[in-house]
Amino acid sequence: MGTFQDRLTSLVLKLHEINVLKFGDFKMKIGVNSPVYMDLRIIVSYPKLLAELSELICEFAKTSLKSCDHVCGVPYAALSFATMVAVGSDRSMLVRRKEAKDYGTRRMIEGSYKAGDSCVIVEDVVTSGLSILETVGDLQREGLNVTESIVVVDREQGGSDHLESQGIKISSLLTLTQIMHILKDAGRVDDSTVDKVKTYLKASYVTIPKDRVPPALAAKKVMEERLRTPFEARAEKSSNPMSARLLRLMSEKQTTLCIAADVSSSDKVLELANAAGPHICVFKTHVDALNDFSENFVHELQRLAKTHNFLLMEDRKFGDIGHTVSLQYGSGKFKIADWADLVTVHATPGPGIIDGLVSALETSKAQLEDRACFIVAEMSSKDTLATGPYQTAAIKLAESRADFVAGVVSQSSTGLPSLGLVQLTPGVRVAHSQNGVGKNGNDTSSDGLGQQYNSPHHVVLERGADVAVVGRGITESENPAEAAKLYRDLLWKAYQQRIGAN
Ligand SMILES: O=c1ccn([C@@H]2O[C@H](COP(=O)(O)O)[C@@H](O)[C@H]2O)c(=O)[nH]1
Repeated sequence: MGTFQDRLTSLVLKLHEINVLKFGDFKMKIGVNSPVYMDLRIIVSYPKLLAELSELICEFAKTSLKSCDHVCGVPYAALSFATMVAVGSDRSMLVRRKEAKDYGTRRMIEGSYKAGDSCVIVEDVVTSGLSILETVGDLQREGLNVTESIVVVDREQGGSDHLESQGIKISSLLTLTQIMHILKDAGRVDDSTVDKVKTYLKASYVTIPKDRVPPALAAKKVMEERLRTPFEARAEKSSNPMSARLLRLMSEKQTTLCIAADVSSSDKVLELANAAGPHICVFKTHVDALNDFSENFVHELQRLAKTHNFLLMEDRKFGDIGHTVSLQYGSGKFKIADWADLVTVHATPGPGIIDGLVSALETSKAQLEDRACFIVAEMSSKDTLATGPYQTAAIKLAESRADFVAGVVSQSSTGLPSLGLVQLTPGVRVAHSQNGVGKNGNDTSSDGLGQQYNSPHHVVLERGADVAVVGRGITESENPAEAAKLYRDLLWKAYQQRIGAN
């Protein structure tokens, strides 16, 4: 059978025999001419060779393949051996379409997967890295996690640099230089051909124009910056006064905790606000769930907000046309616009809903710069419809309305590029234990009514939460003040780890 290197050498010679490697003057995808061209597409007509190559890839990339959920070949050249690699390593395979279908699901990625799954790219030849980046972009748009690529041949013209700079590790079975050495040692090419290729490689480093980097990847870079940047620096970049105020408050008070006071008595809400007040940045209410709402209650809540320095959020999740929402926000029994610093809205009605809220402020006691909304982009409940393309569209709406949007309610930072937008993430709870507050872990659980929970550590570090919403994890504990402090500490520690402060 021979050593791995012997088998690789033998494969190169066989590839040369079937004309995979051509020498001459070839026009490349990226517009520069090359004295050597490799056409691995024809390997499909040589099943034994295809199997040999796939086996070598499986061995070479054993560790990466073992730990990923899927492999995806870059269309179309790599599809044959990506399929063989998937079978050989017992991994699921995904196929990226080059064009979306105009019927049926319109999916760009075929196969069975879910957001958060990891995927390794398989490619035949890398020159600039652009084809791999395009595939990574489409996979990432679907929420897949792609950080590695396996290529048969690296032409050493900048592809690996470009991929690494976008956070994609590249492992290549062969380089063009290695191939030339093998061919020369076997007497298949002469010195002048080797020299020509050498000179060409030195002179032909290929760059990728910025506008060709797929938007999803460019956005990912900004997203990573967003997660690394401390709140006070993000406040400087914010175009919305309330998001800047919230980011500063979190930084100064050293808390990212929002308590969800989902109880039905005003006294209980006020009791919670007073107990948790020193530990929170936002106090979130559902006043339509109160049996005894009154103006006095609102005054008392505002007084506590001032005393303990937190913002009030009414989680009304408005979802109607602008005119109706304007009435619901500014009028009626609750007069939300008068007292809630922040409100939540659904994105379904489109930008008219934001206009509706803004118009209500014209007749309310509040100033525009003291009020803002959060758009619900993605929900925490099981099988939610607010996810994927809906989430993308909701974030786009949020970005386009910095005049009144301070952030988004979301379960992940996918597609959230702006440094100023605040991500508020509900569905947070530590594993239960005797005193109602468990230890830091990644446990997830649910409440039997569709709510899904993640740990504080997980939502901050894995999902990008800025503000984390904790309801029953605190309200149902024996000592809400103590529980609030514990959640605050866990969340703050995770945030500090995220920005590299500890
Ligand atoms: O996607 C969403 C949006 C909002 N919520 C709200 O957050 C709290 C969660 O309370 P827990 O007791 O911690 O489950 C609640 O007020 C919801 O209305 C959400 O859960 N998910």
